[in-house]
Amino acid sequence: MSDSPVPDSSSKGKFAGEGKALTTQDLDGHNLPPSPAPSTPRNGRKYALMTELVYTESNDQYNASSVPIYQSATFKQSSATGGDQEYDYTRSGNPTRTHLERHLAKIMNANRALVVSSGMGALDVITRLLRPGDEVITGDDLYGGTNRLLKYLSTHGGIVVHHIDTTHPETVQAVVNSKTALVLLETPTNPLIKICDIPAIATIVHNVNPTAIVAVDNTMLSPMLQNPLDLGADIVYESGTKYLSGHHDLMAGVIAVNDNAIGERLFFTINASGCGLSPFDSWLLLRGVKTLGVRMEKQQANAQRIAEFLESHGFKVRYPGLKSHPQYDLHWSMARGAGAVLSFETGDVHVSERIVESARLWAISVSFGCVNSLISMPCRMSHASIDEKTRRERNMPEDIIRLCVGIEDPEDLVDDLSRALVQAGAVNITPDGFRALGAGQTLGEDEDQKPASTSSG
Ligand SMILES: Cc1ncc(COP(=O)(O)O)c(C=O)c1O
Ligand SMILES: N[C@@H](CCSC[C@H](N)C(=O)O)C(=O)O
Repeated sequence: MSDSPVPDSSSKGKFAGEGKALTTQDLDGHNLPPSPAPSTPRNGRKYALMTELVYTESNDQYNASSVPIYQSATFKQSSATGGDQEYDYTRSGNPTRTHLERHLAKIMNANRALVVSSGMGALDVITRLLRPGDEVITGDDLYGGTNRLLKYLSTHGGIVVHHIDTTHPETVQAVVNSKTALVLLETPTNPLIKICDIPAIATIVHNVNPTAIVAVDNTMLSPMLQNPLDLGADIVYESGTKYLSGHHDLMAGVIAVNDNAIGERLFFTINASGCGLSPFDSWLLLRGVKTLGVRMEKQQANAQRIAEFLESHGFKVRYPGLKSHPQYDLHWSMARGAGAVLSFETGDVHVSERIVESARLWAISVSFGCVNSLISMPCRMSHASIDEKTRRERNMPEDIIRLCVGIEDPEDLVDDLSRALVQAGAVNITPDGFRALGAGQTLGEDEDQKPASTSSG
């Protein structure tokens, strides 16, 4: 079994179980998406990832099966100098949080993981590595909150931010220089589901500037499906609010690194600023992570079903589980699954609004990665903080609908979506069923194939 991220044909038909073959169909009999490249257990792992998710070693005095919540702000010390005890104050460290961090480091193939109060908190901690005059290179399709924080840093923090089309490594090559301190990638991007070549970009960046940090936001896939540190990234971070926790009952952010010096600098900021995850939320996240594998398996199979359903009815669907995705091969060279977020267009913003508002089972909500399915219009919701002019410059379709697929029965999801499409007037009814209005356009035919222009700010 190779350690290479590139899947070989023998890995097809397996889920992200590091070499453990699973069936090619889910429990509902639907075909699972193409499969993961197994990798050798490492970084302290004894077992396959599915097993490691649930397997935690605890040194609890009562051998509690569930790691206890140490709901204490401070800890009694044995002497005035504190002695050699591990904990003095929860902002600096807490046993429940430490347990979660060690568990996540194992799962993320990292030497160290740190947990903070939200995904944006994680990015904030990472950007505190920057100094005025530093340059950041990032994508032109990014989560709205990420764009907002970077805009703030460029306006008030003396940081130069280049938004470029990071789906083309040569555009990174053209911009990277000795002032580049951070290259920030999402792959797949939220919400246009574009793919960035992490190994190619990391090589380009480190060749030009070995001190530049390549950070990957892995929120859209989770460590179950992609390990950016194994692909050349220096930092991986995620919103734990999404797949890792899986139930929309907490906010959290995770940062993982292999370089201990970077880890220490990140920990300094977390302790100094006080954004470490609370003991209770650490416990909740630990609980959520245990079911990440089974949730992801089901969510992914459902997402594939929905993506195929929409595409077969003529909609332009963005999902890396579909062969029509223009970067399908690149995605599968890095990832072990397609995730459960997809987007599609209708060609008419009012039709899209009507679809979203006609759905019943699909809740109108931001966020994703949860057990229940969500529907949203990114330009009006998750990405509304990006102004309309910038959205236009970055080719973000106003009518785009994002679907975040949960673990429900897939036929209920299809039925509800079909009803919403018909009710919204998004389809032509034909003797054979229905077809999207304005059908016929495929992803490969549009602007996604061309590098977009560079913009700063
Ligand atoms: C891709 C991505 N990264 C980061 C975040 C920020 O995470 P949080 O909401 O936990 O702050 C989000 C969503 O909020 C996201 O979609
Ligand atoms: N009002 C919030 C919107 C959060 S969007 C959450 C998530 N990342 C998503 O993509 O749905 C804000 O302005 O940050």
